[in-house]
Amino acid sequence: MRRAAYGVATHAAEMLAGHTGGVAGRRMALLVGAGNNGGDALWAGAFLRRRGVGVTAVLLAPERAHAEGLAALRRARGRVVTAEHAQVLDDVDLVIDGIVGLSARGPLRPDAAALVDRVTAPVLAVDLPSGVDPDTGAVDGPAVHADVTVTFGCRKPVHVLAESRCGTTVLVDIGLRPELGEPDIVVLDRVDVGAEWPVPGPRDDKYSQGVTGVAAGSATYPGAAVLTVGAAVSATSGMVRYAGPAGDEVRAAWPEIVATGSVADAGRVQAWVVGPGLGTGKAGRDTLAEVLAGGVPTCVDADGISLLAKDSGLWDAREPGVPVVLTPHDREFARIAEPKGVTLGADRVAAARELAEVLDAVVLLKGNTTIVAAPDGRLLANRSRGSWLATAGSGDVLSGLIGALLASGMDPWLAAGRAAWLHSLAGELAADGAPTSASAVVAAIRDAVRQARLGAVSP
Ligand SMILES: NC(=O)C1=CN([C@@H]2O[C@H](COP(=O)(O)OP(=O)(O)OC[C@H]3O[C@@H](n4cnc5c(N)ncnc54)[C@H](OP(=O)(O)O)[C@@H]3O)[C@@H](O)[C@H]2O)[C@@H](O)CC1
Ligand SMILES: [K+]
Repeated sequence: MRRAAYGVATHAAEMLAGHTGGVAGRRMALLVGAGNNGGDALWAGAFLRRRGVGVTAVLLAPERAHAEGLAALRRARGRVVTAEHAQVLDDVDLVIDGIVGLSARGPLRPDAAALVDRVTAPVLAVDLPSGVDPDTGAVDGPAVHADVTVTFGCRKPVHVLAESRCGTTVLVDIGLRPELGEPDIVVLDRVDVGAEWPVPGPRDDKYSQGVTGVAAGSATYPGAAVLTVGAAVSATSGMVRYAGPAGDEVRAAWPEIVATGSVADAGRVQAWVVGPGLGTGKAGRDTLAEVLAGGVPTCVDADGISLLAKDSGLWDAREPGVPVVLTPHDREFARIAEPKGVTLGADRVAAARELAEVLDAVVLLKGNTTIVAAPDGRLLANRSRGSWLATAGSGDVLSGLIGALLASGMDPWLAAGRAAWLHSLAGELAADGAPTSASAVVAAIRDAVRQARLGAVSP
């Protein structure tokens, strides 16, 4: 614990120096709960006293505060008060949140919430911002908003799923590694994506790498088809077929594709993307039914999701065991989940996992942190790199990427996760610090693949 607390103290001193220009003589408050998280804060306070910081501990449960930590702070001549003396928070340069850590459940209780409400100084959270669920990042009531979160050994789900609550997460090594076990939620990194991105080998041709079919777009929305196809064309070297009414527009933008008017005429594909700009009328419904009956892995996006929500009989067209990836944003999620009794509340991870299980489909729930849940319970989270991708047509690009990876034969859960990761990098490259567009994101896909594959060995 002292090692953990020393890490907290070091980063607290950095924060003080960063925004007040010094450490000695500055004032700081510790919010101390009943567990070891409070112990970390008390020990950190003791270390900071030795650097000349004025430290006041505010105890939420005075009789249960961590005894050794409290003794250490008292020895270092720190002040100790109860929660009735919340006014000390008005005049400090930094607050350390040691209310609760990994054993916390639910939002802050009223006494803790009242203290937190009074805080105006920058906040360093020990292990996690109190009130945020450690496993899911859910915030279901009062919770701390941290500027910096100092955690130990490894990042936990909360640090990925509630990034905006944690602020900058800093990792302190306290030599715990083997005890930490396997994470519940996978976070992909560059190598996970780059090393597995499908690239052609010496014996490959345009068919052997997987043909992606795109059934998207309509007379009203030809652009969705152009973007989805463009992403699939740019993602891998496999061939792309287009089926739908926007053939002229798609061919004009992407001469390498083969376009037909209908799914029935499209020829063989190894995966379908269906839905972007499809419309929710009869023509769209028929297209979706035909695709689902095709017996190949399918990514259903946008209008495809709305159609499935409206008419759950459409699922009957699907061959059992054939993978489906759904890519809803919140409103689409609600549309398709509510009839199944699944609600999207504060716990997005649980909702995605439940829907994936109920529908026997991979569910990619879009958001600042995108969650990908597999029907067998596997979970993956992908943090966004800024919000540049919140632009029209961005989802069409993502579904094209997923389609191309599905066609290559990749596990559908990983295909969705890797596509989301690459989409996010392409968005960042396209934006380069200024607003961007979905077309520019398509144009950045190759650069994103290149960056992801840096150092990867070609087959
Ligand atoms: N493990 C290790 O090796 C290491 C662990 N370390 C540290 O220990 C931390 C884990 O400590 P922990 O297990 O003692 O529990 P912790 O999270 O401090 O709080 C539990 C207390 O909070 C209370 N409480 C619960 N919910 C609440 C709510 N919503 N609102 C308000 N209060 C609530 C609950 O009280 P009760 O229900 O009993 O009233 C209970 O007593 C970990 O995060 C890290 O900081 C480091 O030192 C490194 C080594
Ligand atoms: K905390």
